[in-house]
Amino acid sequence: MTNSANIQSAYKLAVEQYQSIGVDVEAALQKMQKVAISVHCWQGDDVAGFESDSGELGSGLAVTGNYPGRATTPSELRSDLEMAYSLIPGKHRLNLHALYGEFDGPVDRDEITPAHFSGWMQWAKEQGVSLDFNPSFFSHPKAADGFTLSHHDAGIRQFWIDHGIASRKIAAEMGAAQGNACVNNIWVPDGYKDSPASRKAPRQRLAESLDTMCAESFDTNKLLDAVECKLFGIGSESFVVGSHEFYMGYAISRNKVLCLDAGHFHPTEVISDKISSALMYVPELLLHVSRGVRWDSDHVVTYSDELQSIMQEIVRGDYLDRVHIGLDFFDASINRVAAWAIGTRNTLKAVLAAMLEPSAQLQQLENDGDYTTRLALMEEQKMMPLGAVWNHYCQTMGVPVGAEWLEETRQYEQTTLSKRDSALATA
Ligand SMILES: C[C@H](O)[C@H](O)[C@@H](O)C(=O)CO
Ligand SMILES: [Mn+2]
Repeated sequence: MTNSANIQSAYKLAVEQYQSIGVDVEAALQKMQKVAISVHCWQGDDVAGFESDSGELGSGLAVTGNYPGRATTPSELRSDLEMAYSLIPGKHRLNLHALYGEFDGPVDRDEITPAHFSGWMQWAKEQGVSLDFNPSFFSHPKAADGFTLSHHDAGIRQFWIDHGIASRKIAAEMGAAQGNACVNNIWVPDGYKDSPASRKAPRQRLAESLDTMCAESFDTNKLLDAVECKLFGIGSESFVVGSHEFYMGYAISRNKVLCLDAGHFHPTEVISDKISSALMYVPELLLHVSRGVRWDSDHVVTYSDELQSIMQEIVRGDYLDRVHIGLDFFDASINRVAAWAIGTRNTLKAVLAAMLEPSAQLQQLENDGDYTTRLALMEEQKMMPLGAVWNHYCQTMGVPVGAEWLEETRQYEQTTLSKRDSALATA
């Protein structure tokens, strides 16, 4: 158990140290409380969802690992989410996929309605959590050949357009109920394993389908459409219809939110450098903070240089009200509640670190051409006592300090998660 007096005395010293470089820690902690991370539901059950006839995960998505205790019902997933939120400082959001509706019996993707998500909306209201949404254009027989909205068959395209229309209606209802915009993120797996004969035709079909799907306009205080680009996927190694150029152009020309996923570019390409460029032209960004290892492997977010750079770009550019910070990783090889806690806590640490930087001073040095001092102070910044401020923030927000969250997760594993597999085994 971390000694509370030690936390406070370390915090006091840290405040003085940050003050000495002109940083107001209390002001940063006030701003932190407004940062709501959109936590993705699909880490909790390996992107399975609750459809009665749910298919195998496919369409370029893959989860590895079989850690026991996976949630298999809405109440189990909600229980795990409540546990995870109790370990994370601040009030956050939940990012739901259409797969996670509460369906009594088979309901096809083009038949889903807000009623299938009323349980989630009620739960979210009770938890003080706002919802974001995603149509699910994968893991379905009509996505089996790797195409959906850009499929050459008009009937299949129409099915997925209808799914997208239904999803926008659900997202708009969520936004209306919660009093803030529900971000409805559109990602389709469409692409070819090998070299295509035409890149043009599927891209024309995708643009046309998206326009048809998004024809109904909604108040942007209720619904924000986002479009997510990707470089390649499993089975679409040679060509993805919804590339970065495609969706950058689509978002600019249709005034949509652009979604940048940290795992969706070349291994040496980073999204931190794209944020200020994209926000010159698109209204807002959605980020899928993730970690690709070798490829878009959706590893749990760690406290990496790129994670820090992403949050520095958002804070330095004063973009917090134009960037929706979502997470996208799914690791089934570790405790799934721990995965949420690690990834979300790390993301918040990086936001806090960016808020504790003397950005104005660094930018002045840059304007003065004093790159020596700029570099020197950026390096010294790395040794500032961020941990003491983070521990204080966790303590004041009523969540476990340091690694104490892990002990609570282990207890939850003992009392709850471990019972699931034995129950399943005897079922
Ligand atoms: C489940 C998500 O929609 C999915 O991960 C998507 O966001 C993506 O990144 C696909 O590679
Ligand atoms: Mn993503």
